[in-house]
Amino acid sequence: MDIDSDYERPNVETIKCVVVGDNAAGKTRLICARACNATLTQYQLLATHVPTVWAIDQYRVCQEVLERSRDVVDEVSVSLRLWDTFGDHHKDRRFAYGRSDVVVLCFSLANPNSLHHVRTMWFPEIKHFCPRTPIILVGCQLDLRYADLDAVNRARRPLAKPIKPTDILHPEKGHEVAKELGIPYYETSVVAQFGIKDVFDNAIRAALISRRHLQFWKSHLKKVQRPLLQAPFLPPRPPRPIVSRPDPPAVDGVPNSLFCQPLCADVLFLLEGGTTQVFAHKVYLATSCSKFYDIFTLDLGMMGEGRSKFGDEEDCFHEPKTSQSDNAIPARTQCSAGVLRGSRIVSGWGRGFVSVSLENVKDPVTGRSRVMTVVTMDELIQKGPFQAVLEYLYTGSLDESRGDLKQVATIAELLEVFDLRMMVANVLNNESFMNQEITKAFHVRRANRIKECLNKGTFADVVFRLDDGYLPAHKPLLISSCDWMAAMFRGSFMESYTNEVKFNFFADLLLGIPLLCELMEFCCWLCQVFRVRQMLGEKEQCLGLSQGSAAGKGDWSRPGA
Ligand SMILES: Nc1nc2c(ncn2[C@@H]2O[C@H](COP(=O)(O)OP(=O)(O)OP(=O)(O)O)[C@@H](O)[C@H]2O)c(=O)[nH]1
Repeated sequence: MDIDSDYERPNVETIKCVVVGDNAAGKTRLICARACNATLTQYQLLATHVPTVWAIDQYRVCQEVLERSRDVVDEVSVSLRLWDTFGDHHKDRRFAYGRSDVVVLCFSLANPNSLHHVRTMWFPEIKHFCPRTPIILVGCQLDLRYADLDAVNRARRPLAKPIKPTDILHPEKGHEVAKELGIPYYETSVVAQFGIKDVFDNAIRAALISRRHLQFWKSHLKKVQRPLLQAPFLPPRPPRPIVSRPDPPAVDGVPNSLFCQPLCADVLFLLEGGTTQVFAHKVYLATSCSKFYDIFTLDLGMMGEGRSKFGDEEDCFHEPKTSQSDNAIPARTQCSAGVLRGSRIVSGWGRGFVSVSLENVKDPVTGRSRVMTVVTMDELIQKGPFQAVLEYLYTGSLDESRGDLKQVATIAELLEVFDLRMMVANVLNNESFMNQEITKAFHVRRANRIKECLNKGTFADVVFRLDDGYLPAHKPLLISSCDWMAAMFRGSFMESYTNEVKFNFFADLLLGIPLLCELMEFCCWLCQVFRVRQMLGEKEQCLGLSQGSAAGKGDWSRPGA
């Protein structure tokens, strides 16, 4: 078939579309993608740029090209003739512009200069040679916006100027220029095969509308629409991020490991006159020691209100810095920033405690400053035995080889942790075999109290935002019972320092609050069971407990089951 035959077919609108733009903007590749359905990979494309002009003669010599030039847009049969041009600014393109129906003005989305030239050079040139021809602005090489530019630069020809991230143009830039010039704007990628049809279909529309104005008698043009908006590009899925997940905590090491590495700690103990700091987790301490429970549930936000049930005469509030009274908190050297809320003197609670306050404290793991409960202990309490007591409150076990067991017993007595005092007595009386029972009872009691905390949200330090509401939870418990939670809260993820976590994927899985509650309770329960099993080394006995045979001491069935 001859190129001229389309010109003779009735009701076939032949459209001359001239493609202009800077060198290497992507004109030829765009034309080839439309005219020859040429598809190349990014690396083939990058490696092969030679300044070219696609020859209009192709319509004459190549049947496929001629076939592909035919199209139907808005019920109008068209034959699209694409004219490639040189990008050199100084070259004469008047021949190409002559009798054009539409001009496609290209720039590269990876070259801000090429967009600048649209305004300063190409638009004026088009207006000069064909003032009434509609123009379509096209940002080419869209895939580079989402590409790994280092890899792209390595694949480009050795002398090609590397593309910098700052070279990449955002869609707004193209839209701004198009708006200013009053022309439609599209983006294309030959690699992603995106936008090619949009550009040429809408170029055809623009040409047909302009023709309809001049040839108003052509009734078959009446359904032609104005150029349409382009659907947004769906960027390719980025490569999977390399996430290094910290080693999962071993079940037998938790919460010991939490105790040693105070991740997500929310309470700071100041010992030995404020010179020694020990970080800990309220939920562990409060669920195994009622003194701590009472201290941590004190309302420190209610300045000057309420009185403690212990030792009224000593129970008072004072503001930071202003307190010069006898009840003043001992000077602190290591604790950062000041007291946030009222500090409360709690020495009436027993010899162990001095005061409790809410303060901004530097997190020992993340180094970020955040609000923690700060408990100042009597300066006679030594770090070593105090830590042994805390370790018992976390794990229910005692290092029986310690040399300072008597001090441990004294602190246990001050804190009213009578089980621990009994454990020490057993060790000293060479009856440590009895301690297994104590540990067992400890876990039973603690499991129930943890369940209660979960239900009430007491000491919660994170909130899960789900589709059907909010669910308070405890990072230390989650970290110690679920590798996945541990990775989220102990790693470098944002969640490790925020107080709210949005669970999109749970929502996707249609998991709402009830199911997440179940999941968390189950995690915590599992953790307790494993610990007892591991400690006693008596698998069968543990299974027996889970069927309620623990002499009615505690609820070993799965919470909420
Ligand atoms: N990644 C990517 N590269 C493209 C795309 N289109 C063109 N290129 C590359 O950009 C360079 C220029 O493409 P051409 O189509 O030859 O550019 P041109 O505007 O015709 O250039 P001149 O012929 O010099 O005027 C080549 O290396 C192409 O491989 C695209 O969509 N994506």
